[in-house]
Amino acid sequence: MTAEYQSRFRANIETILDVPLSEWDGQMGLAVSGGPDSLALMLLAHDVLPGKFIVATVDHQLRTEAAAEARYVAQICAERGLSCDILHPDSAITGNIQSQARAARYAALHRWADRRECAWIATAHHADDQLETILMRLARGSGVDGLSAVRTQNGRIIRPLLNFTKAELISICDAAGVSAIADPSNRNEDFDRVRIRQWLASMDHPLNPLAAANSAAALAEASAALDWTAQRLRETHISAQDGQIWLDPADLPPELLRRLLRIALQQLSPEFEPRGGAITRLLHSIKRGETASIGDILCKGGDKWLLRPAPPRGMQK
Ligand SMILES: Nc1ncnc2c1ncn2[C@@H]1O[C@H](COP(=O)(O)OP(=O)(O)OP(=O)(O)O)[C@@H](O)[C@H]1O
Repeated sequence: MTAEYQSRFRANIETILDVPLSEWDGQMGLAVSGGPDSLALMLLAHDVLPGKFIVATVDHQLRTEAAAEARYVAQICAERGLSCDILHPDSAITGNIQSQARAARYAALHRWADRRECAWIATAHHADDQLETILMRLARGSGVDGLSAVRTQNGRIIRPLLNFTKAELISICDAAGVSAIADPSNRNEDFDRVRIRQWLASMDHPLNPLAAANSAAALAEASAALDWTAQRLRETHISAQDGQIWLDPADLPPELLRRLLRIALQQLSPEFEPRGGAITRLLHSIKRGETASIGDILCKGGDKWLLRPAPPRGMQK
């Protein structure tokens, strides 16, 4: 392990926690799958955060080898005197396996962090993940938020390896003599990410993942700045009366209007998480002065836009 890796990791953690590590007396939970990325995360933490972290690995119970893989992670930890808990989803995973497994994994990790009093859960997303994510999102027409890719922090989840490349993380495992588990889904070409990864690997002049990670970080800052501005515009452009909301669209740049519309929708329906495409369609309709519905909300265009709960079906005029 090089001193540069250790100091980069330390700086990342201190930036995220916003406190020098010497003054931090919390406990961090590490999510370790047994792949090279998260084993490197564990090795970095072993050097930089001694006594300040614990490890969990999730056995999704989807493959027969998964139980042995979880035990392997626990064994690598035990060899270094580290505690590792093996977690399971609280119910069987069905349907869209990848997204259900992800949801079950994060739920299990959050329950574990509560139980074991971890303020933070660190995952091993890295710069190559950022490059792949940006390319996938470009191909889907994402805007500023989507192109920000994976965020350094999302609630309790933190990602302190976004400025490390996959090659660097593999070199950390190699230097420690730790072999990683190969995830078979990484070869499944049904997944966009796998096809993009293969295409990137086939390039004669590879793209620089660290440059992509910098772009993602810049876009994440731009996205936060737009949210900040939209929250301030809320006071002057959104008003509520009798369970209805009025939004004044006058002179607002389209990106701020889009964010204010989302804020207004969530003011009426706090759990509502409309997708970007649905908001775009709604904006087109209301800008033309039409009435359109989204979720359980009816929106009417005009000089000021009116948003209110949609009447029950059968009663709509
Ligand atoms: N089975 C697991 N047990 C513990 N941690 C895991 C497990 N699988 C993934 N992780 C954590 O999540 C990180 C990202 O893993 P991966 O890229 O496979 O996730 P994903 O399915 O793309 O979902 P997401 O990016 O939303 O987390 C890993 O580096 C690791 O920290």
